[in-house]
Formats: sequence, C-alpha cells, structure tokens
Amino acid sequence: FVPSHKLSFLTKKAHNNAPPSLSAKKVEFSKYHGLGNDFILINNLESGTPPLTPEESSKLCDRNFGIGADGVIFASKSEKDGYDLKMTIYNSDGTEPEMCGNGIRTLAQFLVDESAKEGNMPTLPFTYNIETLAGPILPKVEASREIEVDMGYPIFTAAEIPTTLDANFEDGGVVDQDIDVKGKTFKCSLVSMGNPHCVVFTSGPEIVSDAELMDWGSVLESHPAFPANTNVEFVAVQSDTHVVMKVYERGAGPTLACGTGACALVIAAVRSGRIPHARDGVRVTLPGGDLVIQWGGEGEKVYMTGPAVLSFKGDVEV
Ligand SMILES: N[C@@H](CCC[C@H](N)C(=O)O)C(=O)O
Repeated sequence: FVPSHKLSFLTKKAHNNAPPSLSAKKVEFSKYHGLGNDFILINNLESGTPPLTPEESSKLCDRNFGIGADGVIFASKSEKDGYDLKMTIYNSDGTEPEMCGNGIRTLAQFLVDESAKEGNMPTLPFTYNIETLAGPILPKVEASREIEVDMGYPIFTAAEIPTTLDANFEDGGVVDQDIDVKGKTFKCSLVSMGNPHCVVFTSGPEIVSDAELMDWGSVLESHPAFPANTNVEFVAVQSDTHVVMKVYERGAGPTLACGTGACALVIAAVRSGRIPHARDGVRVTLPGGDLVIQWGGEGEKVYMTGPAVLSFKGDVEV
C-alpha cells in the first residue's frame, strides 16, 4: 500500500489554466490506449469528483468532433482508507461502468509517467491500490512495462450479473443458456468482473465477421435479459491455451480490446468445459493485440497482463 500523500506530487493546482470565457473549462489530458482500446486520462487527484460531466466526457470521445476515445478516465482522490486513488470512468456514450481492464492499465501507466515527469519515477515493479465501483483493483507496472492487474474475483450468480435468465449452473450461474434473437439461438455464458459480460462461443475456430458483431452484438447488449445492459464477447477457441475474440462493448460499441471481457471469456471457457483450465495463463487474441489471462479456478482471483501506451497529450476547452 502506498499512502495517498505519496501521490501528492501528482496533484495539480486547481485547473490552473484560466478559462478563456466564463462558460468554457480548459482541461489538460493525456491520451493512452491498451491494445487500441483508447482513453482520455485526466489528473483529478485533488478532488473526489470528476471535473467533467458524463455529457462533456461523451463529447470529448466523439471521433469527429472531439478528441476521440472509447472512454474518459479520471484519476481522482479516494475518500476511503487504504486506497492510493479512485478511478472514475465514463464510456463514450456517457454511461458509467463499474470497471475497465484496459483502462486501469492505462491509468497505472499514466500515474507512473506523471510521477516520472515530476522527477519521482517509482521503483518498478510498482503496484497501485485503486478504488473502483467493482472494489479494489491492483495494477502492477513491471520493469518490462507490461502491466499485470489483480482483477479481483469474478461473479457468477444470475442476480448479481444481473440477468433475468434462469441459473443453470451449480453455483447459481448461467452457462450456455439460450437467447433467441434475429432468428438465431445464442448460447450465452455470463460472468461479471464488476461489469456484466455475455460470452458467446462460435462452433468452430472461425470468429464472427464485423457485420455479425455489429448486428448481433448491438441486439444482445440491450436485450431485456440484461436489465443493466451487457458487454458481448464472441469467442473462437483455437486450443487449450489460445482463444480469439471480438467484442461489442456496452456504452461504446465494437472496440479493439476489452480487458474485463478477456477475463470473463477465459473464465466462461473453463466453466463451460471448452478449455481445461487457465491456471498457467491463456492467450486471448483481440482485434488490437494479445492479453494473457490467468485464473486458478473457482474461488480464485483473476490476473490480466498486457500493455498500456501513451499516444499524445494536450489541453482542450469543454
Ligand atoms: N473496455 C473495457 C470495459 C469498459 C466498460 C464497458 N464498456 C462497460 O460498460 O462495462 C475493458 O477493457 O474492460
């Protein structure tokens, strides 16, 4: 655990760029991505409340009229004991998810880079304890610059996903349960990583086309079986240690990668018997590159390893 005062050098003097007019806010940002899943990062460590509304954040995510991103992440002050900071995230449509796997890797890299800029580069490996709506999440930035994240415990019960589908697994979970849409039957396995995921396995090694992802993903995302909507992953198993996926994200549509989704689908592959175990790590090939997901089985935490990369920095009037 790192006391929050050790992060004090990262705090900014209250939005020190004077706004050009009474109505405009000027905000410094850094743009990062994890395998092409891209985020606008904002240093808000002086405050527990994001400086932008969900609507303002959504505008910044617009790829034609804004900076362009899958979401906006605020590094905010945690009011709770034991945490270094709090992550708040808005999807590109302005909704607030509980967690984001690629996002929390970019946040960890952002914190390291901001510290280095101030001449306080932490000794690597370095682990942050971050408060999220999904509970504590711990990204460890390795000397190699890979980031391994303790993603906590997966959740399986139908009520907690949440879903109205009938539980059909011994622990109250939902595995390979049918949903009929667009004249097709999808066998859905549900896992929450704090945020909900509906995993659909293809029958062979071929992954769905982009048109199918759009068509089926958008319908399943807001299907009545999911009262809080859901992220949707289509998955083609290649071997016991390698799977390929495409994702349609809740609140963002198709993205190049989804960290919580990669965790969910590896767990779903084990629970449905499609792969024997994930205790030594499973390679997940996403449209933007590879993640490694490790899960020891029921009652164990999930670990995700992958990169986080700075694209550019700037300031923007909102
Ligand atoms: N891309 C993320 C997930 C972001 C949140 C998601 N869209 C939701 O609404 O749950 C990841 O890498 O996990």
